[in-house]
Amino acid sequence: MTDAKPEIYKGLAGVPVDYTAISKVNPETNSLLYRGYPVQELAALCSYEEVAWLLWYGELPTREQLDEFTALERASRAIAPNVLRAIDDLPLSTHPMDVCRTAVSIIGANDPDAEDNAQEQNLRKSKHLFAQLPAIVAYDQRRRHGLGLVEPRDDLDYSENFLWMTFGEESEPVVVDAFRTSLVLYAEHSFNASTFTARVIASTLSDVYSAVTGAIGALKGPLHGGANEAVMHTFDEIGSADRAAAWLDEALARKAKIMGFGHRVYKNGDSRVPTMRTALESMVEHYDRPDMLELYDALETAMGERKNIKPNLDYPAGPTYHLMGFDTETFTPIFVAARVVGWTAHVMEQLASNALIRPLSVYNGVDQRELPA
Ligand SMILES: CC(=O)SCCNC(=O)CCNC(=O)[C@H](O)C(C)(C)COP(=O)(O)OP(=O)(O)OC[C@H]1O[C@@H](n2cnc3c(N)ncnc32)[C@H](O)[C@@H]1OP(=O)(O)O
Ligand SMILES: O=C([O-])CC(=O)C(=O)O
Repeated sequence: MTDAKPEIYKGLAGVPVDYTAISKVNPETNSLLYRGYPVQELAALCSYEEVAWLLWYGELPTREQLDEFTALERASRAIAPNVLRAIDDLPLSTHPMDVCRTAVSIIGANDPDAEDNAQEQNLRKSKHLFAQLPAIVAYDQRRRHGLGLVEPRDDLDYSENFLWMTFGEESEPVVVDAFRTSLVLYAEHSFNASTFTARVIASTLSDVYSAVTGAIGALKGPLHGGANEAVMHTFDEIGSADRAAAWLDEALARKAKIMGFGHRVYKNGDSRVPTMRTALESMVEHYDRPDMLELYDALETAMGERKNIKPNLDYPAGPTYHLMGFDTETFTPIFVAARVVGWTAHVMEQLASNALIRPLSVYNGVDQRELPA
């Protein structure tokens, strides 16, 4: 008798595990659709608030719906005192992703209806987390510089207010636009590792806050969202464009993964990179930092020549956030604030047609044996 070995798909690579109507990642056409709309067009024409509504509800908001939603978002930005106290109690050395994770946990603990998984409740929770995360991310960056909380301003939209609460001054429209573009591009990307984590948690009929908390943990890793920070560390290490090729040769020789390059789904380039690169170019021009783009191009070219591996979204996003004045450790928390939309949309989609996510494993340990006498 032959033992037929089941095929194992390490990392679930290439395995479709469910349907989704939220976004379509198409590596063949190098495109990304949110609810059918090309992400590049949404980035060019829509506010981040409109894109969030689209991802949650499946359609762009009417004027009236958008007005109501933006008014609610502006009224929900203040962080609860116990969330603020908890952040203050964390050591300054705490990784900002751990600060986000902790804050989301407490926001959940404050919600008396946290366990109610009715769609209306989950939409309410999604909007609440959406409105709260900028204050958490901004305040954590400030406290690391010994600065206090900046109160939100309800005359500013989501992106303007995020920058206001981080830097305590109004940002130029060109900066706001580059930032908003990054949020739209980061908002959703089908069954990536953090979204899948959120769906696994939701599939047990746990709650939205638990799903988001778990997703933050998954996003933190450098093979996923943590790569945008790692890109900046790479740039710091290389220093200038003329050193990029030699740095890369040395890194590849020791089999290092080059952060910000490669992707599980896209093998011929990430659909979002050209739009984000344009945003980076606008920041390079605004802050007069051509050296940043020279280094960006030098490393991309060297990686293309040596490995034919293309940049992913984290590659242009990292230096863009750096030029805006964000600390490197704040980059992945910004990704959290953007991706919370995708995560929550997926939690609701999972719950709407739920099946517990529980794959099989193939045991390859020792055979059954007896305990020593
Ligand atoms: C927003 C996001 O989350 S996008 C992803 C952000 N993550 C990163 O930028 C981290 C760096 N990139 C990587 O580690 C990988 O490209 C991943 C994890 C994103 C995708 O990996 P996978 O689909 O599992 O591909 P895998 O790691 O098997 O790579 C295939 C081959 O390309 C190589 N490769 C892929 N990416 C890289 C990279 N960034 N640097 C060096 N080599 C790479 C691998 O070493 C492997 O080579 P081998 O066949 O000789 O062993
Ligand atoms: O899709 C992925 O695997 C990773 C990614 O690009 C994202 O989450 O935006």
